[in-house]
Amino acid sequence: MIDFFIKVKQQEAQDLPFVLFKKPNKKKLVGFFQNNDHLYFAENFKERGFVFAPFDGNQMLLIPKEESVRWETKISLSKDFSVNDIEVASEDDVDSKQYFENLVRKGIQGIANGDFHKVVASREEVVAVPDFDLVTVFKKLIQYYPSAFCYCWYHPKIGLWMGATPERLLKANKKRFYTMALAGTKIGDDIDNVEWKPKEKEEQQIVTDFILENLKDKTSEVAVSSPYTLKAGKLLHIITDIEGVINKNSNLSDVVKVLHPTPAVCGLPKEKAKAFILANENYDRSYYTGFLGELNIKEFDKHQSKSDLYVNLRCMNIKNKEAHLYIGCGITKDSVPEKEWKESVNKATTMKRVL
Ligand SMILES: C=C(O[C@@H]1C=C(C(=O)O)C=C[C@H]1O)C(=O)O
Repeated sequence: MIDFFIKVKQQEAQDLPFVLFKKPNKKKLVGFFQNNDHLYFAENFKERGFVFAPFDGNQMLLIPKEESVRWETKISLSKDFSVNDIEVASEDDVDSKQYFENLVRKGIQGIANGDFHKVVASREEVVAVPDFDLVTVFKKLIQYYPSAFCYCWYHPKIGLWMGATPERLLKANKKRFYTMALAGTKIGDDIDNVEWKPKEKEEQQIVTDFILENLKDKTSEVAVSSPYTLKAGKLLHIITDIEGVINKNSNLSDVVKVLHPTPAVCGLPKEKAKAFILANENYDRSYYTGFLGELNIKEFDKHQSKSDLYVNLRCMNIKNKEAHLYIGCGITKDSVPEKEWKESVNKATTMKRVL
């Protein structure tokens, strides 16, 4: 069998769609290589393959299982790649800072006016990448972020996306499901000695409450963990695990519709926060804060099909020798614009480190 990355280079040379991905804390690297360049869509979550869905709208792209070949390889993690060793220049673009801080102020004002309770403000940052090489950058990504879902997705009619996200949207195995409420951000790497402020705790609790409340009539036997700290590169987040069973009269599609977009990436109430985002952010989120992952995939040795979807965070879109990085922050009544800006700068380093 030829080398996994030679297969990737061949697919790239033929300009055909593919996706490469590695799940959190796993060493298996998987590729779905599509046989043609059609654009396929998933419509009802009954399809099999790899989905790539945007933040807004319901056109979920699909690399169908039956139109692609699946490859896998084992990766070895090298000790040479320690995230903490790499320093990245911080953002000092005065205009972007001002624009973003104003957006945060508007968000805080919206909360004060009672329009919504939480909103996620985001921005785009562009970095020149004249010598970009997909395989080199992706290899760094999987080495630097072993605990993330790392992916590289390409379609000639859509473009190239890459990311290392800490957030799972939904894992489902027949009727059993797992999801997480993730929010609150701090720089650091000591998960045992972190003190979360009320602002961050509240921000994360909003996400947990939303998920539990909205899954109530679609699921049963729901178990919820206590909030704990998760490490994502140089950042720490608060996370609550939620699992249970999807009711007989509900399905995967119903559950995804509840979860996407969660208050962790959009806000609460969902529709009002979304309207604020669409009206006030000065760019199109496109696939950032959408979701992606395996849909109804059977593993070789098992008969059950599984879905495993992630939220598209800490990601970038490569176009015309530029990397477009996307970063957002949860805004609540206690947010401080300057601090949210700093948080967005810290989040941007996740992708900058691999460029
Ligand atoms: C929106 C992003 O992250 C989300 C927002 C977080 C926060 O506000 O603290 C934390 C994790 C994510 O749920 C992003 O990374 O772009």
